[in-house]
Amino acid sequence: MIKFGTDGWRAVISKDYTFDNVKIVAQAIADYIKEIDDKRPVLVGYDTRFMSEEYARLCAGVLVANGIKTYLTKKPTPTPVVSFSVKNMNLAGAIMITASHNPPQWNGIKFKGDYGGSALPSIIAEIEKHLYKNEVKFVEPENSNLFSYIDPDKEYFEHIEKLVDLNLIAKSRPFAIIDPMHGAGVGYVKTLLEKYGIKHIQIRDERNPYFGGVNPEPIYKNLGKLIDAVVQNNADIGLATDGDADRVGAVDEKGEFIDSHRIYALLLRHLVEVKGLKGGVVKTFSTTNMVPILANKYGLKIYETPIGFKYICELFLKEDILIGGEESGGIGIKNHIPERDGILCSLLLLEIMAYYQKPISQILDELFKEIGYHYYDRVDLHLPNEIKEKTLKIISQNTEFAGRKIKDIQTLDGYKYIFEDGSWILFRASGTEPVLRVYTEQFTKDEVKRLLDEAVKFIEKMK
Ligand SMILES: O=P(O)(O)OC[C@H]1O[C@H](O)[C@H](O)[C@@H](O)[C@@H]1O
Repeated sequence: MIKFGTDGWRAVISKDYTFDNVKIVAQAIADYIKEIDDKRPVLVGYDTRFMSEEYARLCAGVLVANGIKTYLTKKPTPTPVVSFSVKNMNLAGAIMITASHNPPQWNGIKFKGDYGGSALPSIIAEIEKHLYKNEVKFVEPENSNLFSYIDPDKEYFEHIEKLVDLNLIAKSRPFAIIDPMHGAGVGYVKTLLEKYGIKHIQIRDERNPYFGGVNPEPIYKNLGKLIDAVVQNNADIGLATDGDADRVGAVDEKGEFIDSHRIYALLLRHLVEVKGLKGGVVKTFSTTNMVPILANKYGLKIYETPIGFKYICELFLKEDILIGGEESGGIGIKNHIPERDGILCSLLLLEIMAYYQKPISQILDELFKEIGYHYYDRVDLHLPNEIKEKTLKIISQNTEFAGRKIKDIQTLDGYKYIFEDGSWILFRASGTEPVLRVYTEQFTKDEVKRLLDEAVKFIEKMK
């Protein structure tokens, strides 16, 4: 049974992610587009996963068989480039073949709306309604005059050059290690650094459907190679993007991981204090308290949403939003698309270093001195569904946890305990992977570790 999750449909290759099911989803998307009577073309893009180009071709074949003019990217292309192209080329939408950061055996389909961002919950509901309704139509795309290949990179790069001061970065002469984690981001940050003569080394840039044995998610446990490369080469920063390059992760000049919360806080401060921009600030339920602290300081309106960039995207479309981001490393910025962009965020981190002319660890330390030290980590626990449900039920009734009094339990998405000092721990079932996530933000590293250890012990007892 095909079911859309936090972001589109994801499934294990061969098990449920089969040619037939990919075509069924593509047919539902084609039916949705025909129903809203959108005569504009659709773009299909894909990442570097196993056979992604073939699944993309199948989707293109279904779209043209349904009379929809279709473009297919010539090579693996990041999600933000696909989303940007939808808006830039005034298309009806895009299909992106990707399972983003999931393990190698997964693939997926994301749908992007004509505004250039994640399909809103209402669009997903419409597409889901069309699943299995009509018989799948298919023609070999190359045989249809509605079909053509495109390379949308040039226009994307031109746009990014307007958003980032690459000349300022070049003048500050940084040395960056770029890590696309074998994903669709290969060559993107690199192209711009090369153009401006900025010193860099790109690692993990060959196609490897196994992603070298780690998931292409730019979090600490998967960035060992980047950390080593930064330290061995005495680089100033390491910049990683996930499997489809909409997320960002970073490593400082000492080889310390900089998580998404810290990146978000740095970007928010930079956009307001240095670039002089204003607008609403959006964070998901699992994102750092540093964001509201900064937003309050600048007098900016703060919005909190459930997990999923689609909720942030919705706000970008309705309100004047400066920045929206999430724990998973997806951050979107004003004057671009209502979409996360790991390439843009990587370049903005270089711009921040160039502006302050200081090591990134020092810039971060100064920020912490201003708004308080914040530490964060997450564990993902593989649990059978019954245990997951049982755990969440018991979690919802606790009044104390790990010897600390719970001041409030918030339930926007999962169960979040707010402790008396404002720090928190969140228990939530993932919508993209069969795991229970436990996230916490505390004022010391030790307390983060202690709480996560306690959470694991607590959940172990449910088994
Ligand atoms: O925690 P999950 O439900 O697995 O979601 C984690 C992430 O999955 C996808 O990448 C979504 O696009 C993100 O918006 C979300 O943050």
